[in-house]
Amino acid sequence: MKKTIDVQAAVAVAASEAIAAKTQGTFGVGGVMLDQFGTVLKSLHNNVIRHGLIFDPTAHGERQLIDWYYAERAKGRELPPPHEITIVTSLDPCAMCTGAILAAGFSMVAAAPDTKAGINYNGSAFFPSLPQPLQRQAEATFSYPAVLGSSSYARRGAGAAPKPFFIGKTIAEPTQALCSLVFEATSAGVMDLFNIDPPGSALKDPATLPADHAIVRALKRACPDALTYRGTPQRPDAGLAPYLQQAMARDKAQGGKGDAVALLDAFGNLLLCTHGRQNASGIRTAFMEATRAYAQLRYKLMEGADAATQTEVRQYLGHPKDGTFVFALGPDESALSFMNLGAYGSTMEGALPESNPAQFQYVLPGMPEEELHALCGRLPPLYRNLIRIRPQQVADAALVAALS
Ligand SMILES: Nc1ccnc(=O)[nH]1
Repeated sequence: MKKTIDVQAAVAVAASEAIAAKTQGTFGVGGVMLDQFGTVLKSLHNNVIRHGLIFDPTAHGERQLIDWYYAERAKGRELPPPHEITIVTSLDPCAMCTGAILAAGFSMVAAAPDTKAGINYNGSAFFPSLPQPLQRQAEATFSYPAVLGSSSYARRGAGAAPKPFFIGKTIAEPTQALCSLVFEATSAGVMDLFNIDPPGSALKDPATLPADHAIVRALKRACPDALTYRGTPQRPDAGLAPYLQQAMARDKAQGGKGDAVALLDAFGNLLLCTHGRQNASGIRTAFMEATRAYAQLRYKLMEGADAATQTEVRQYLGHPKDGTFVFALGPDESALSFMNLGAYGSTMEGALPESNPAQFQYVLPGMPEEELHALCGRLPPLYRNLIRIRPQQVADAALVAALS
């Protein structure tokens, strides 16, 4: 086999992407995708923040590389199968990206650790956060190369051996330090941007706006059904069933299992309802579509707008923290479901409001509640201790019956 690249060289490319990400004001993380010969197919960086606004909470480097891979294949480009492809990332993947990488079946090489959100947060390369079969898969495909040196950045190699095409299999200490420092320089500041929206008590009801208001028109463009259902806040009822059923049918028509998610605001208004798009990309679940659609709706209304307009948008379209995500199908033990839990965490990036403990609800359970809560209790510290992800079943029996 023709060997063409050192781990060090690939990490250096990821590190320079990470610097570009910091320059943009988003999480300082970058990544590259390599084929089975070590050829760089694509390099890119985190895009969660643009122009100081949340652009896409799912736009982590690794997740974008995977969607890029599926998009290229959909365009007809011949790319090797996922098991021959390696993602090299400047920072240990979060829960979302871990689920996405495992669902797609890529190999992964990580440089700097992330002790809060990284799947290898404890450094063991043992992955206790993952459901059992996924632990085995990660142990066989996730590599943490040795960093040679004597500073705090030095480490022994852990996890799987990097693919044989890599010539040198270690990371230089300054490059590893760069990956860590660039991320650490951005992390707190970016997380703060997820917590500057008005509190639930200061939000305004978009259903009171005239139909030709820019916010209402944007909502309707994102989802024609927006504002046509309103339930009791935090208590979705059977009135939501037809919307979820329609999205489930669309998901099934694409070969899915009926993956559908609705987002309700703090007043109980339906804002949008999405289905999976796995024919476009294997990782485009309904939740990924929902959280992206809502973030981009807010972004488009605020980007380049004056301060008064931005304030108005934030009042009528609050952070999803103060709303309710309603999943037709609850979390299960699959990699895509793990990705969704992580993406939920990446949407929140901070504690949920105490006034809204049931922000994450599902209609039909995907696993017994106790097992689900145990799974959430094993997630890396950010998800377990700060966000405290705790999905619960909707209270309304008629909604459950309607989807059963
Ligand atoms: N591992 C990562 C954490 C945060 N953002 C990213 O793009 N990647």
